[in-house]
Amino acid sequence: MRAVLTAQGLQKSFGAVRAATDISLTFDPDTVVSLIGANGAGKTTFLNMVTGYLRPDSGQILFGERDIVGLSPRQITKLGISRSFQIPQLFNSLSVRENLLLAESIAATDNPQAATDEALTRFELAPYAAQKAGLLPEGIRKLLDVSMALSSRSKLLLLDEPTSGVSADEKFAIMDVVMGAARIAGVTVIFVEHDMDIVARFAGRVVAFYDGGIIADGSPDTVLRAENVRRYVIGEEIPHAAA
Ligand SMILES: Nc1ncnc2c1ncn2[C@@H]1O[C@H](COP(=O)(O)OP(=O)(O)OP(=O)(O)O)[C@@H](O)[C@H]1O
Repeated sequence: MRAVLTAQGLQKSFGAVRAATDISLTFDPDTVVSLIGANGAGKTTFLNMVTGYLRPDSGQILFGERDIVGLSPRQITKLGISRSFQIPQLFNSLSVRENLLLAESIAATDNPQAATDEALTRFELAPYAAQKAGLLPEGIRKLLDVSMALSSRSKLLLLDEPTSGVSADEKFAIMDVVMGAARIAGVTVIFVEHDMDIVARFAGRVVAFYDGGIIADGSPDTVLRAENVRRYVIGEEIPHAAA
């Protein structure tokens, strides 16, 4: 199976801060991978390097077989990597339908009207179609943001904290819709998440970051139980073993 994305030996420093220290990761097609880690661990830096917002100091990023280091965010989106941000990037004065139409038009979809109708249905946004994006509840704004990211018919979808700012009782419903749509679209999903219940429920694989490096990588069951993850990511008080 050919990897969708391969990062090899990525390094990135900001002055004395080492935000990525030799990150090597491979992502297979049709997988859902969660990136976890405390604040400042390097998760967003990784997403920023993959999407062209940051250039690694060294290392290689292959999308399929193409090296994408040095390409602009726009070029990378065109190749098939799309992204949603922690704070949804919406046109607040436009309606939900108009936001989607714009995204479909920018993505040069053959029939933007039909694609918009399909997205409204798939993301359960039809009841909000005429509402201005700026007036929507946060959970619906997140759904609209992801639906716009998917308009570019991407192969890889990166989500930065898709449930942040969403109320606890809405989180699972939002993720159900997002993951259902991602499955139908056949995209690989990498999502950054701080809520471990969401990680355990939706990720097939979990990568734990700490201090710019990776401290665990595997099934949610294994990673979320690992002692260093419980200590450094989840923040549990674990007594050190006696020497
Ligand atoms: N543009 C920047 N300039 C300077 N330092 C930066 C920059 N971007 C990130 N950093 C630093 O790099 C380190 C990693 O940050 P990063 O945002 O990748 O962490 P994170 O795991 O995404 O954290 P969070 O969960 O808070 O979003 C932090 O120490 C951060 O302060």
